[in-house]
Amino acid sequence: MAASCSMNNLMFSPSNPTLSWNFSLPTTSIPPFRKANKRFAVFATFMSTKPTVLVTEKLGEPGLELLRNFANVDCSYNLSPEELCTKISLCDALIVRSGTKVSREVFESSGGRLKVIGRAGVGIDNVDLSAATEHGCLVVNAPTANTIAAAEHGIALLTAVARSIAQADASVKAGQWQRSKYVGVSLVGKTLAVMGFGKVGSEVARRAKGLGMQVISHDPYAPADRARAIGVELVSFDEAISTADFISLHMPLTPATLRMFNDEAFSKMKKGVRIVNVARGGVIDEEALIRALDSGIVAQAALDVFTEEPPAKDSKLVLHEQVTATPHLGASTMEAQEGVAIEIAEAVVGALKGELAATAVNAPMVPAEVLSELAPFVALAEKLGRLAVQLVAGGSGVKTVKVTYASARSPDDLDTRLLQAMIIKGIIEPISSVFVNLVNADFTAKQRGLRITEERIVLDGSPENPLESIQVQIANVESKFASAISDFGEITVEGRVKDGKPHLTKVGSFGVDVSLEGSLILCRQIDQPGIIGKVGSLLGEENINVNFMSVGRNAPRKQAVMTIGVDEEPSREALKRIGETPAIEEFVFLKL
Ligand SMILES: NC(=O)c1ccc[n+]([C@@H]2O[C@H](COP(=O)([O-])OP(=O)(O)OC[C@H]3O[C@@H](n4cnc5c(N)ncnc54)[C@H](O)[C@@H]3O)[C@@H](O)[C@H]2O)c1
Ligand SMILES: O=C(O)[C@H](O)COP(=O)(O)O
Repeated sequence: MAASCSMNNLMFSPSNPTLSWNFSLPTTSIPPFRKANKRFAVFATFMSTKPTVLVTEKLGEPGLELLRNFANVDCSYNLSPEELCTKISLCDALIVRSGTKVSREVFESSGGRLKVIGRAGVGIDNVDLSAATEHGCLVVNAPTANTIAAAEHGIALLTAVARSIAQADASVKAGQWQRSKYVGVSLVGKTLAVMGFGKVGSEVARRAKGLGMQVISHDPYAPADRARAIGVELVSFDEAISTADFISLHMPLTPATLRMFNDEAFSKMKKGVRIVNVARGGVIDEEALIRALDSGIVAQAALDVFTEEPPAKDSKLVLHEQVTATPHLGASTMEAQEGVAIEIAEAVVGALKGELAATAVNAPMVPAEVLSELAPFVALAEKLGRLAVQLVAGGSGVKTVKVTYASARSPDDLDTRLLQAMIIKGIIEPISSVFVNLVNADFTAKQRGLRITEERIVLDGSPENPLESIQVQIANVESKFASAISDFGEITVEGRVKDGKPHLTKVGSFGVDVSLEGSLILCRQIDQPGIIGKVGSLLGEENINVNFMSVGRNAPRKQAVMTIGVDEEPSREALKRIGETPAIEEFVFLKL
């Protein structure tokens, strides 16, 4: 329950409702003097002494200057993990880039003093977020200042692979003059598939259009009008990879994108395609890429990022003749590093002063009383958001979300900001590299063109419970599970809290009842005897534990929706067998 952990760590100060950060440390790690005063306001510590900020990787001078005006700054680069753990107990904040592993040991070694981690860039895969949260440490990043630099590096690599720049350079330096070996290909008129149409992807697309390329993009969650505005067509994954002469990767690394460029994907590509990756190494199955390069499917690849950084010295991929490699340089321009340094220094100083950080990645804030009452609904809200977005069919941009709260409380007596933030988190996180919390939810939703409207249904009865139900609807999209579309045309999921646990109680217009734990399989079937048993035994044969099962139907022997909670992720084969079960008309597997 990462969400509830993080919420416990940073809260509103009831005595200071102007949204200052109050660091409340988890009981397990609170030194004795703090246990007496659990609501420990961070700025109080610094009334008389300057905080210390440790910077472990090169940070632009303007950022360092900002930091020095407020804190003692210790720039110690290339620390070993042991040295970092030793130093950290003397520091209130730590600023890193992607090269410093901020592991659980770092937080444990800090003795509770470390309050803020600043990531001078976007990706925080090098920071152990759960450990940060458990230790009451706020993590902030700088998500926008290096977008252009990454896009420009993508374009640099695109032109490099078109003209074999790296290979030709190496050959000249080796004393050769091989003009006929390095005849390149032109970019003008060629098709570029931009995979992931977010901040970096859209800037790459804009620039490639300027080079005369035809640009298509695959991004299941990007609004088509934003793409259309710069002359880019959004297409399916298969269409993008099978029609492109060049493919440039710009999606985040998520469970869904992990190794999505694998043998199967490479086999669908045009022979001689050229691939650029300035996103994250993990989106490519690197062994499969070597096979595709060896077979000539991929003529060349330019890689700025790798599954392991730095890659092994004898890495077959890096040493491959048709691979151009750069050492994670996407964000490394003078301008981007200056921007990132200022952005992160401001965020860290602000957080140390107790101000709200718009780029906080692990810290929702709510009064403790409200939090404890809303906790199970918070989990429900996030899970409903996650379910709803996973029901969206690829190609439909998610733009309009309606949330309906049914409660016996008057609207003034129910603060839904946290719930709405958790719904936004549930919707955005599975499809993006952005981390959403109460602080940055509105900002993130607006940035992505996501419009959230809220409605209240005021029920009769006792207002003892804050809420009866939450309904999340996504409008103007198609669903990969048609039964999730309600009679009014929106993807609809509704849930309640039962015995303190979140339950899904409605999908489309079908009433269901399933505890939201593990993962879910939704099936639409013709209601008839034996189907539940068939699917149940099929899952049993695959050694998949069913934790809950419910069937919702509008009338006997007509269509019904079966909801199955499973502890393990079914294999492709198991899912295929479910789909082939007679009377099952459609099904979908959803991760919670
Ligand atoms: N090499 C570098 O130095 C460098 C610099 C900056 C960013 N990055 C990386 O670049 C990537 C993009 O960064 P950004 O700032 O543009 O992020 P972003 O969140 O703005 O954009 C990511 C986009 O990917 C889309 N997406 C999600 N799942 C997808 C899928 N399965 N298929 C296709 N698209 C999908 C999202 O809808 C979103 O539009 C991230 O991985 C980031 O870490 C690398
Ligand atoms: O996530 C990022 O911002 C980029 O990958 C850049 O990483 P860097 O700050 O280590 O250059």
